[in-house]
Amino acid sequence: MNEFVYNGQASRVVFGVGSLGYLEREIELLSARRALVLSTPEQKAQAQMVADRLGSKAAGVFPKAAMHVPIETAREARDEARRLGADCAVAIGGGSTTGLGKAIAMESGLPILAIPTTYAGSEMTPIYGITEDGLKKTGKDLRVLPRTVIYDPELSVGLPVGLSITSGMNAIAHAAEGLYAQDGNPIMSLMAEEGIRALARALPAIRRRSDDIDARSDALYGAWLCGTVLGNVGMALHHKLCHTLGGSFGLPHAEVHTVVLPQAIRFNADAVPEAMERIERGLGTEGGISAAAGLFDLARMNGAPVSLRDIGMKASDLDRATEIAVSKPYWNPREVDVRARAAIRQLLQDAFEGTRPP
Ligand SMILES: NC(=O)C1=CN([C@@H]2O[C@H](COP(=O)(O)OP(=O)(O)OC[C@H]3O[C@@H](n4cnc5c(N)ncnc54)[C@H](O)[C@@H]3O)[C@@H](O)[C@H]2O)C=CC1
Ligand SMILES: O=C(O)/C=C\C(=O)CC(=O)O
Repeated sequence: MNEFVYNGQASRVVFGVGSLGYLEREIELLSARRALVLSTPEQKAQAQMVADRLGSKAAGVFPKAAMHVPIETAREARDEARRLGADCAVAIGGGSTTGLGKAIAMESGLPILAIPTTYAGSEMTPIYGITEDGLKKTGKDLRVLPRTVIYDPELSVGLPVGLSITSGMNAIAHAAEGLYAQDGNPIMSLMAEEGIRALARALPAIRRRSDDIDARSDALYGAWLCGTVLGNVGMALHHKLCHTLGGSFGLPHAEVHTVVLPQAIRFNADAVPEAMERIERGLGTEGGISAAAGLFDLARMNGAPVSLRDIGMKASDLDRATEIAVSKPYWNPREVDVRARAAIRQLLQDAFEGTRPP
């Protein structure tokens, strides 16, 4: 076994159907007295339900979280937390709401309790993102890692099937890239393979019956594992492409991950055969279908988009996307620099057309 460094990150996870019932206890364990409850406008009712449950321990509800954390929203939420005398924030929702919690924690040091209702995995990472003047800035800071995470599968039952599948693919992407990260380690590889296995089992079951609580539990368990991998090791080409396509061309986050993942995995496959074996074992396609094709099939067979064209990309933007992706690349096992321009352009063309990898 190669040498490695493993940094455990301190967060407390409470998992299980009905675990929202432990919310008050968990707030007390944070030594907090008044929580500001955060959500998107679409999940305001869920946030209000959480606030009602907390009674006098709720400072208020701030239902204005938005994708990619606009700086104006972050400032307004910070002011509101201060005005209401909140000493912790409860973020109920997906990566956008957790991201807003992180923006508050960055400045104020307020502890965040996250209640994830998608599979994006942000609750397990110290990665933050804030958008100012149309530019998204991301970074890592341990202050933003939620102190407590409550995973209650009942709260994710309302996540529409389409978003459940693409969000699950977003989680799988964290695990897949964690398997070949420069700073990867055997513990994260175990989690990554198991995370892919749980989601590959859960997504078809959710497609069949969106209120299948066992499948919703499996999916959240997978999201937890995959998010932990993202939080502990570096991202590579796939995430760079998604951040380019999402940040500079406005494509929707989970969908873009779903479309790009099979193509990015195909690009890297020859450089990292062990990672491919683990992905195939997780998907249950070992010995038959390649990791890249298995990921493509998982998305397509569950009704998710597989082409950039179908999620709003313009063919005329592919050249510019290639330039951005190769100009400041993340570390990747197969080198990505200006000499790889033609191969990256072809990758994006395949993603644009939705070509099934061999
Ligand atoms: N910092 C990190 O480690 C990570 C950050 N992200 C960030 O998170 C954002 C994307 O997060 P997502 O979770 O994909 O989407 P999201 O948080 O934007 O949610 C998408 C929509 O689904 C709704 N929704 C969520 N859960 C629901 C439920 N159970 N029932 C009904 N509706 C529900 C939301 O209210 C929203 O309208 C991006 O900005 C991305 O950059 C994503 C992954 C990791
Ligand atoms: O692309 C992802 O799913 C992972 C990380 C981010 O989205 C980073 C962020 O913008 O918060």
